[in-house]
Amino acid sequence: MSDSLERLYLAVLAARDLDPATSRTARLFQRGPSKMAKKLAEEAIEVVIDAVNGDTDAVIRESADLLYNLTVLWASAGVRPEDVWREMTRREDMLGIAEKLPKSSMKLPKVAAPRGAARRPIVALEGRTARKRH
Ligand SMILES: N=c1c2ncn([C@@H]3O[C@H](COP(=O)(O)OP(=O)(O)OP(=O)(O)O)[C@@H](O)[C@H]3O)c2ncn1[C@@H]1O[C@H](COP(=O)(O)O)[C@@H](O)[C@H]1O
Repeated sequence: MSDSLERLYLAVLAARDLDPATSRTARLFQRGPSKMAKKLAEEAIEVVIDAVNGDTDAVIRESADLLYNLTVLWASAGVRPEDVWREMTRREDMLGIAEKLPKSSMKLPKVAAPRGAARRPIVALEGRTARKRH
């Protein structure tokens, strides 16, 4: 998937300076980050609505629109796909798929390890600030 996103990101960069009358991407750049953010939010809501309605095909279509609008916003914000992949790898290396602590308490829920499986040590995240520490 990252290859597709990287190709799309390069296409978005290439379209940025095209004629806004014929290029949606150029039009989004002309209208600026707030319009990009609005479109991204709209697409996210469309994905949510289609998922709740169980419309799998629509979720696929709207997810592609969401990822397009996300790459446009990345380009506008000076974020490259590899910046995001690096952060995802950092989190995976640090804690596997980092779990957020339940807000209610720092106690971790008692989860019975699968029979015979060696328990993976669960490292408590203090909360959102833990992610920010570089
Ligand atoms: N990957 C995409 C892509 N995905 C979705 N979209 C457009 O984004 C819109 C998202 O759906 P919306 O319902 O929000 O759009 P809409 O209903 O037309 O309403 P408005 O956005 O006009 O308000 C659709 O109209 C899609 O055509 C895309 N437009 C362009 N690209 C790629 O971006 C590159 C540059 O293309 P241009 O922007 O056409 O130069 C090319 O590689 C394109 O393939």
